[in-house]
Amino acid sequence: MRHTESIDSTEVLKQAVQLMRRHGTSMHPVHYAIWYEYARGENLDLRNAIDRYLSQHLHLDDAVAEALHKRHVVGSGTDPAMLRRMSDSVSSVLGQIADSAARAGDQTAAYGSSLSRFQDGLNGREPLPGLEEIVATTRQMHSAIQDLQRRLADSRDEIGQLRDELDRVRLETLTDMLTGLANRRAFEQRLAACVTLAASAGLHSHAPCLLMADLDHFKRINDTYGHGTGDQVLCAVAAALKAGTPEQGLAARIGGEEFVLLLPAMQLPAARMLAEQLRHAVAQLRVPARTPTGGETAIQVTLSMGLTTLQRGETGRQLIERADQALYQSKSGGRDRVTVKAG
Ligand SMILES: Nc1nc2c(ncn2[C@@H]2O[C@H](COP(=O)(O)OP(=O)(O)OP(=O)(O)O)[C@@H](O)[C@H]2O)c(=O)[nH]1
Repeated sequence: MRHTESIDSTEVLKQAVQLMRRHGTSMHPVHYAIWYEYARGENLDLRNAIDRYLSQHLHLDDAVAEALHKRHVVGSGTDPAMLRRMSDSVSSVLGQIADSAARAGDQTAAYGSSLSRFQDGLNGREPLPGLEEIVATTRQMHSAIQDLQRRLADSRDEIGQLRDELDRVRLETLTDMLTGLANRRAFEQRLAACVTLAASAGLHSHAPCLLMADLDHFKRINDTYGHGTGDQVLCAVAAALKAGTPEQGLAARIGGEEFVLLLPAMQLPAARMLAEQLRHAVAQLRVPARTPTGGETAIQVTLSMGLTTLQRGETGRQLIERADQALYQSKSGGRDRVTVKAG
């Protein structure tokens, strides 16, 4: 399965590179991403947008490519795993070229050596007609292949950078840039995977719990200490949530001051205990800040939380809605508390 996928994506990548050459685009990773999507043919909005540009004979420069990428790749729900497959394909195609060049170099070198030995073995006798020319051509071939190998080796760094860049783009699509937690997209992907697993593997052992958490009166912090300090508070809370999330769980920031914890295969009583621990850990935080009059202070925050667990036959959306209702109850009940809604 993985093998077939990699062959398919290699083919798509080759088509993408041909398209990039034909339209004279730069070899920037973002161009790879949009032309790869174009060649794959499944992202119709992107295809139509690019076709519109081409039909008007407009050049797809880096700025246009960035805009198309943002709108139709990052913002379209495109599977970020696609970027991983593309990056693997780049390496695989270049690896194949390097292997072929190395084999051709070895064979030519071996052929050249046999010819030289044969030439040496003539010991001053009359050389065979054309032999010297064949030896010279073989040497030229060998040196051309060595040159190619050198250039491939030189570009290895660039390939590494390209891979890093693609990985960075892929990570960016799944990461909340302020706190470093997973973002909403990453959360939705994991949730979908958890719901599918629970449906296929028998609910009770695999049902995930969902904990939704929202900072209390966060606007006041922004209003009193400024947005920068508000950001520091968000980062401190994110770090506390991450530190308390079990290895198989996922902590994500899905909105301004809204976080979720997805807890696969966890029973509700254990999840409730964890929620209370996290609520306590956040309440213990002290974020240093300057008061409006220039003094020093330490900001304290609290979290309201809603906790629930997946019921048989439910969708991820239904799970989120129930967690949200539980969170709302925590807010309206006075904040700084966990409300559990079993089903
Ligand atoms: N510093 C900072 N503030 C943000 C960010 N995203 C959203 N906010 C702020 O979060 C605040 C949310 O305010 P509200 O929705 O009124 O909620 P609240 O003040 O926490 O009140 P309750 O939720 O009812 O307890 C607003 O002031 C937003 O500007 C961010 O990335 N950084």
